[in-house]
Amino acid sequence: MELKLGLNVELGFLGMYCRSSLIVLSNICARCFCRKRFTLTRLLVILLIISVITTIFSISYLNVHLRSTKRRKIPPLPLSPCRANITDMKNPFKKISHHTKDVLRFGEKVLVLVDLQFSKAGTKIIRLLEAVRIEYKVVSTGRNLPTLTHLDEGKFAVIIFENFNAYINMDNWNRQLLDKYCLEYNVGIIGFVPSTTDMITEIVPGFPLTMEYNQKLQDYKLNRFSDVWRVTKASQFYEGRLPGDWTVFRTNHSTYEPLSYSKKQSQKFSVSIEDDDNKPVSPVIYDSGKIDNIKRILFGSTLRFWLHRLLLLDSISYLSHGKLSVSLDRYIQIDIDDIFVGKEGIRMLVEDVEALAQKQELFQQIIPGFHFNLGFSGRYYLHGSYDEDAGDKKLLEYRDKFWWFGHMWRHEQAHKFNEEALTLAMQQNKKFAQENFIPVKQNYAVAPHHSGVYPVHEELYKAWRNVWDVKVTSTEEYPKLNPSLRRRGFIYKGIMVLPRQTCGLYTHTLVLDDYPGGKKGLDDSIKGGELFQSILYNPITIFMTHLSNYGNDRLALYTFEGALKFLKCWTNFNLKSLPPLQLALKYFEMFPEERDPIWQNPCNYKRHLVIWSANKTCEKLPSFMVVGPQKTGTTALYTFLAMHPGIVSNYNSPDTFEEVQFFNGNNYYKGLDWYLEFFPDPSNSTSPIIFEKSATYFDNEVVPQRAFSLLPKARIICILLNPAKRAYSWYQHMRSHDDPTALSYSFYDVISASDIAPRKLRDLRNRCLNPGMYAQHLVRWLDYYQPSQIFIIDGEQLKNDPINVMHRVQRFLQVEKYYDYSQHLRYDPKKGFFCEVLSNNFRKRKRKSYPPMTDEETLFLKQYYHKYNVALSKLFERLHITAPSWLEEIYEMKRNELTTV
Ligand SMILES: Nc1ncnc2c1ncn2[C@@H]1O[C@H](COP(=O)(O)OS(=O)(=O)O)[C@@H](OP(=O)(O)O)[C@H]1O
Repeated sequence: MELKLGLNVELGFLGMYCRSSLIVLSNICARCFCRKRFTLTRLLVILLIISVITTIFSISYLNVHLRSTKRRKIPPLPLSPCRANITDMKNPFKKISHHTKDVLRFGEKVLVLVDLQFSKAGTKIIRLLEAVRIEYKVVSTGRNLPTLTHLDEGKFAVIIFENFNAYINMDNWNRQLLDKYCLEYNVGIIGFVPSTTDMITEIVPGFPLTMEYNQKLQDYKLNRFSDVWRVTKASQFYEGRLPGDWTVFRTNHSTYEPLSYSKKQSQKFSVSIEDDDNKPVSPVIYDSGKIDNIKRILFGSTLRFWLHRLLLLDSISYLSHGKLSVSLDRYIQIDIDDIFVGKEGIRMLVEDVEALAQKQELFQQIIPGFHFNLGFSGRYYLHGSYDEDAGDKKLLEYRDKFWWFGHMWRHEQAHKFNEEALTLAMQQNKKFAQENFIPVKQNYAVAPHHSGVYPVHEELYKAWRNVWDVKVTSTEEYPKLNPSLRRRGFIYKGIMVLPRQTCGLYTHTLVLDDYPGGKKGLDDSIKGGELFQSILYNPITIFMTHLSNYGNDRLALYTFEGALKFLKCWTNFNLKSLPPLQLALKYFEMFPEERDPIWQNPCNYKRHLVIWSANKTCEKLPSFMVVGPQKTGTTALYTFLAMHPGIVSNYNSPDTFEEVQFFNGNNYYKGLDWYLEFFPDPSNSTSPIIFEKSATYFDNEVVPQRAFSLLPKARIICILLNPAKRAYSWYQHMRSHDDPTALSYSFYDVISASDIAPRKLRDLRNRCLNPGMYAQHLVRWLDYYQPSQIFIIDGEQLKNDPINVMHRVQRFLQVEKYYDYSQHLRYDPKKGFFCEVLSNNFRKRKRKSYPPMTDEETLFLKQYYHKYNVALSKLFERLHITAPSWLEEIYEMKRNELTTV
């Protein structure tokens, strides 16, 4: 909704310029006439000045005038993109499902094999998979294949080769492994054959297939008899040159079926599959597996040709037996933001409003139930020229034809105001709506200038709920503006935030010539380009437009009419519409995994920083965290760190004491502002090193990802104590906190509880034992953080030699001023711990006394944790980390094994 007021700025500037020129001119004239000798030369100078000023004025005026009258009398006529005879379908009633019983045998991932990790062609494939939310694993072809199975299930539903030659040239071992996997699980292969070779033709080794490289093609038609098509409507015909160089396939073997036909640019005939004499070439071919029982689809070019994106989606669906099929439903919402916000000269006239209503009727034939969704700020109603005000009135006359939603009273950025000011502004806008009988019933709102939704401005959410009972909004900013295809939704405090897309039109795109690349640029976006892909990849798309796109050249009407017709021509999508609230419910029903927000650091992204409240600061965010696990001495470490004059800890929580526990559990839904409250303002503190400690973070599945999103540069400290000791200490902790289950069962009962034991007992067992599976939790942290960001403390050493530990911690944290802990920590024989000398703030906890573990319990846990400890020792070896002393026994065993061998 960024308002580009170029025209008005120009007019203002011109006015100022003329005024000051006239003042200068009148001064000169006054001086000349006052003088006694009024010479011819002076007269000439004056005339010259006048003519220069007049010329500048005329040029500028004409420029401005031309700009405002560039509008066409008849706005551009809609595209007519369909070339096919719709009756030309093989079977219009064909069921478009690829489902077979084989779907049950493999998972939902795609394995993508690339030549180089960030190759252009591979990146395009990966972006497409991400856009349609298909999980994938990328592996370089030079390496060994990843594990393909897990227990009895195949891991991958489809295998994609960025370069099919890598498959052909694979070493025997890997090739046999892959083919065996494909055979066993009935999984297909997709291969792209780039024209990057000097060769002209090549017979594919082991296949009755010839490839012709470096072909220039034109015109493209699909084999409408193929079963591969699902989203693609195969009756279409693409006319024109195809981009780039192509590989085409020749074969006489019946295992192959061409999926598309084209012709070389040198060939004269029109593309027709019936035409045997003038055989067209095949740029995409399907191998039905008659030779080796493996199905393959080969593409003779990259995804540069837009239609291949559609074909790739269908190929993935077909070869995965329908496991990875995108939905055929496409919901579309078109918002017109700021319906009254626009300077004189660019607003809507009566005929524009009529055209809007007429097109809405046309769109309703394509998308049943469709309504334009109009956003208003009442302050700007009737703020145009006489004719434009008539347009505003017409909008209100047609009020019941459209859906309406509120912005604010003025076109202001929400993050600059507090709840009270926002509430007042919304109430004023609501009053305007009531006085003008605007039917606002959609529980939907949009924040002007993209501000306040993400990064979250609490006050906006509160005011929305209070004034309008808003339940749905949309934004382009989550998680980031770009890449647009990765925009996602989330729910915050009961408000569902949906991703929003731009259609390429902004407030300043008034006429066709303003569009980057002019008419061709816009048509390309509609016909397979960015706009088309937005709808292709997103089952639910909310588009942002502005009033200026409906006045002037009515570019939005041109754009959407073209896009909808193009979709109808080329796809089998069912275009649908729902009111915003139902649409949002549908969205989170489709993508429940998006419900939880992911908070990022607004300071790491310029766009977010400028729409974050000025009184908030990310300087407060911690630069390191002690993440646990529980019962390993985290409180002691927290206390020792807080003693350091250069380190500042989080404030205490009334519920969880020295722990914030933000990234796990429900506190995360309280938002970033809530978290920031736990840290001192850096301006009031002498040290910039802030940290927090929450022992519950270490083994929680969602924490590493959440922590990394907000604190990607943070350092992470973990304390690892012998997991058996830790489990026992935790059990005793639960007993001392009167946990009824812990009080009812012995430690042995808990740790040896079977899977058919009572639910409460099983839960307690899991909570007791799971944190001690250190390797698997650490690996999750390492998925996000670099090994150099993670510091492991040996829990035994922390207990016995904290001075040395604190020395190493300081080095790891690179604290500026070294603090000599030997002067401040003393061993307290009564407590059995090192404590702060003259400590006031170390919680006066006595060492809890409880009996030692029984031999039975010790043996059980030794065996239980053995494989996890082996995994941990391997992980440490791989990361070159010195293992904690209690892991020595594993190394000892290994050494013994080696000596025995
Ligand atoms: N100074 C010092 N140095 C090293 N270790 C110490 C120290 N003080 C306490 N402890 C041990 O810490 C155990 C409590 O661990 P946590 O503080 O991580 O517990 S909690 O998760 O925060 O509840 C606690 O375990 P239990 O004695 O089994 O309760 C202590 O053994």
